[in-house]
Amino acid sequence: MTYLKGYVDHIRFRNEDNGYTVLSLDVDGDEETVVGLFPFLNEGEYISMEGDYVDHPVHGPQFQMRTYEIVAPDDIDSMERYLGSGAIKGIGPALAKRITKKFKMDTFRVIEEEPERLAEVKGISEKKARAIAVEFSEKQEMRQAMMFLSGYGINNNLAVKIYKEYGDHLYTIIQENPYKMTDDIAGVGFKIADEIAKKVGIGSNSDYRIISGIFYTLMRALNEGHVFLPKHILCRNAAHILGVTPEDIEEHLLEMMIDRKIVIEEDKETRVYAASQYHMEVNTARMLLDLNIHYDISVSEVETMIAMIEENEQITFAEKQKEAIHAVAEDSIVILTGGPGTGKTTTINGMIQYFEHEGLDIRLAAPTGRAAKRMTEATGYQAMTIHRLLEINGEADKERDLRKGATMFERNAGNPLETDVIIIDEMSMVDLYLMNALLQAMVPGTRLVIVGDSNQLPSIGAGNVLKDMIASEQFKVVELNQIFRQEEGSHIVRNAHLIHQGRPVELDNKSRDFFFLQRNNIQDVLGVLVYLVRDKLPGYVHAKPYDIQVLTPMRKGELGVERLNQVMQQYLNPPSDEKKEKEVAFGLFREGDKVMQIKNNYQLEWEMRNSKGFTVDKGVGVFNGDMGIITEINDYTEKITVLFDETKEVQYAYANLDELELAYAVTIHKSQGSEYPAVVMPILSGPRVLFHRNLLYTGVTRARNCLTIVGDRNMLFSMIQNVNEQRRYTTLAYRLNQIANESNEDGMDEFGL
Ligand SMILES: Nc1ncnc2c1ncn2[C@@H]1O[C@H](COP(=O)(O)OP(=O)(O)OP(=O)(O)O)[C@@H](O)[C@H]1O
Repeated sequence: MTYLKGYVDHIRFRNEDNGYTVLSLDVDGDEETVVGLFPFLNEGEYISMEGDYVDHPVHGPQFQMRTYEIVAPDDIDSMERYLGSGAIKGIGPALAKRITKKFKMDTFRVIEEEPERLAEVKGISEKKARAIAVEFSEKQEMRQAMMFLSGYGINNNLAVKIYKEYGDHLYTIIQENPYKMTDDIAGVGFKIADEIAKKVGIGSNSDYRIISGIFYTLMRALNEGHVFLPKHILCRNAAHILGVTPEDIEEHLLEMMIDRKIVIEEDKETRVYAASQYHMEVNTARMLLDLNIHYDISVSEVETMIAMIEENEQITFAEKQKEAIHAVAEDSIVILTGGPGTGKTTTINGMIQYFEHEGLDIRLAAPTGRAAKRMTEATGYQAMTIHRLLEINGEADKERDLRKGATMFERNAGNPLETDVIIIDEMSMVDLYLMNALLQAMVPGTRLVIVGDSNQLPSIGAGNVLKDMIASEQFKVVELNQIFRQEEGSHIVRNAHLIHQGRPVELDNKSRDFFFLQRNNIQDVLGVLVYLVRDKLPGYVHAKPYDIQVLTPMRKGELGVERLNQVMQQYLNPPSDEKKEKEVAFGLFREGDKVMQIKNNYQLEWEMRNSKGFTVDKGVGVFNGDMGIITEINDYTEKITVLFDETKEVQYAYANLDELELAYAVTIHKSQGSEYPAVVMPILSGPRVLFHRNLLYTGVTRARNCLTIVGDRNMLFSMIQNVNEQRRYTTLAYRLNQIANESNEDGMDEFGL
């Protein structure tokens, strides 16, 4: 054990999560490298340590700290050094010299006790003197607060946020109601607050705990897609999470309603909403109804236009396709829906020509980058993601946003989109949150064309916007039902429609694009999957193995995403001396791996470079379901670089790797809105709640050129018969009708009826 004392000259590296730091220490003019956990240390501080000298194989000799203490500088030089180090805003080396020259050994006492005297020094006004004193004492307070918070296992990053939010009050908040942090601080959820509460000794029946737990239960439901929960389910789930009785939960609901944290609505069932969700739904419904305007236009003129478009395109539109073009001429909100190959894109092209002819300005968007790219290719018109259309600014944090209603888009009610028409494709993937944001950026008079397949699974995020809008019967809906692609010989399309109708698919393998391979056990299924993806299909569909997607209903189990990814990684991207690896909780990432972002990150930065490596575009936002390839793992910078869509480069700090997952296999749910040249689906066995018709339909329709199902025929047929999809708790359709009826009644009132 050795003792060492000196000034922190330079902090070379710090892991902000655990405080691990590498620093240069000035020991009487000699530089020493010191490593250890120093979460709260600043440059310019004077420390005294116990530790050992070790010889690091790469970095050479260094001092490994065991314990340390920040000691108040006790000589004039040290004080000058600390003040001039940049630790105190507004004081540089020259000023530090003047201050210490004036007050000598008394310097720190003067700053703390008689700060006004600082103004005696040349260059310090009275105002600046006060600012220096505040900064000086804040530094001390902050360090003290961090020490206190670390006692509850709170890391440095979070501690800074807590300190900045609460200042001195943090001690009372932590000790009396740590759950308050879940409202105020992004990154503190119920789980973290509950851990702290347990350490503080707050009982499991505390009111704060129960209220926070109820809110947490609603937020969990939100993550599963529900906008509200029926009261009895909320009470049951929250009671389970909190380890109390459903009666304990029910008792607190009224109070939460009075505090406007939740909204309770009595209807056939009693519904409980987080207040933010309730208002979002109401606003969405209102804005939709306000936008929905009917125009009286000449039908024959539109007919003439359609004939002209048909002539231009050398196409004869089906009746429904014509109806859709009439619809967009007459109504400012139109929903165009239909299964695969029913001519939706062709109809969009017809609509675009109509709008262009009318001299209207058109914007195209889709919920994912992939869908936007496909839309661009199919229409020849530049399409973008809805996030980009709304000019995401990357400043706000989503969680906090949802609660506080701030906006994270440059385009909003105060700065709406300036266009005449917005066409959104793949609408089934748009959740309530995004729809609400889009509508806020639209002014009445703007037309909205919504295109999608309402039989796809609902959005990953909460809500069921497309289906609810259709169910409300408040908008013009055109459903395309003639299948064109089938006539071109696609069995994928034909079978998708059979699945949708609940009829058995043809499994005779006489098709060129739809195959079924009966395999009866997991090992055989796995063997075939690897063979298909690695060896057989790339040649068949003229694609790389990475373009062939394994889709599975489940996350867990031998044929779930997690296990399949490990197996596929082993075969498609095996270990190699040239490829760096990074261990993570589930296993490891390797350079060359196919990965997926698994949550929306509105702040993550991306860059696009040209072939010479120059940045040509950059922005923020990487979203749930985006797929890419790991191009670099760098242990020195502790970052992984991922290339998304072959163009966008994103860097992930090691601390954020939980946002990434291997993506050789993904759940069918996550594959929504994407299309792949070839899809392979293991369907062998699994829980009935997952193996339902819509899931199969969504999986099958993801395949563009080739689909292979491997597994059990009986399971496949029972999946087609199983329509018991889990209910999504949303009330947008109800809300639309409710608001529409209210305004009709208001209208009648005006006429005295
Ligand atoms: N009226 C029509 N007459 C002849 N062929 C048509 C017609 N409408 C569409 N098609 C053809 O049918 C095929 C599928 O059409 P389209 O791509 O527009 O459908 P979609 O609904 O967008 O399909 P998906 O969602 O699967 O991409 C295309 O090859 C298209 O050229």
